[in-house]
Amino acid sequence: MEHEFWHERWQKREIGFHRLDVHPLPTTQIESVAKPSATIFVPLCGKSLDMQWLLQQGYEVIGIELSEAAIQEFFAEHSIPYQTTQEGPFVAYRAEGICIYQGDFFALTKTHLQTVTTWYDRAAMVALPPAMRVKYVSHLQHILPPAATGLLVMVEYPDGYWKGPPFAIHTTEVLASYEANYNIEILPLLPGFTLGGDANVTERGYLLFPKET
Ligand SMILES: C[S@@+](CC[C@H](N)C(=O)[O-])C[C@H]1O[C@@H](n2cnc3c(N)ncnc32)[C@H](O)[C@@H]1O
Repeated sequence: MEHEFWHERWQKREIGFHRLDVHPLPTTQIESVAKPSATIFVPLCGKSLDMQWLLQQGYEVIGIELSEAAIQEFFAEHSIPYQTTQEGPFVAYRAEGICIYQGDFFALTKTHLQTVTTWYDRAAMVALPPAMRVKYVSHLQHILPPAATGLLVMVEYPDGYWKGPPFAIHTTEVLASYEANYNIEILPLLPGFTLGGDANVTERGYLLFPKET
């Protein structure tokens, strides 16, 4: 999706993807992939409550998000004082334990993520149409430190059921995207919050461990 699409979602408050609670997968699975006080990268982070929860657990968080509104709402809603600095193509919003870069994910470099040990993708890969997510997966693997582990949440629904986003991403695509570099543990299906808790829409988590470190 183009940048304007997402800016419009935030401007029109069409942000049904934003959960009002913490996702159950990080609460049950983060310790499977992240050591205490690890630095967790949250791509396409929105204003996810999961970031606040990760901070509360003692993790460091690095996020990337196009929408300035989303980032400002995140800090305001959690009453977190922050400072901003212009850093190349990004505005970096920094507070204790967290840095959210406002700008385009595809402009991030290895330097931005050099302290990252784990990434958490919820509603990031599934937000992108097929051609763009091939680029997303490729850029992500290029900029992440090779030893980083991953926790992914994917959305599943029957072919043709919904036009997306969110796009359905089944296990075959997760394997095709990541299995060259990662051993992948496939978690059981969860009832989907996505699309208003529609029973035809489910979610599945994946744990990714690098094959070579
Ligand atoms: C479906 S939302 C998910 C947000 C968050 N992960 C969550 O769970 O609530 C996708 C987010 O990605 C952001 N986004 C889309 N394309 C982006 C890009 N190229 N770079 C940075 N952020 C992007 C959008 O503004 C939007 O907030």
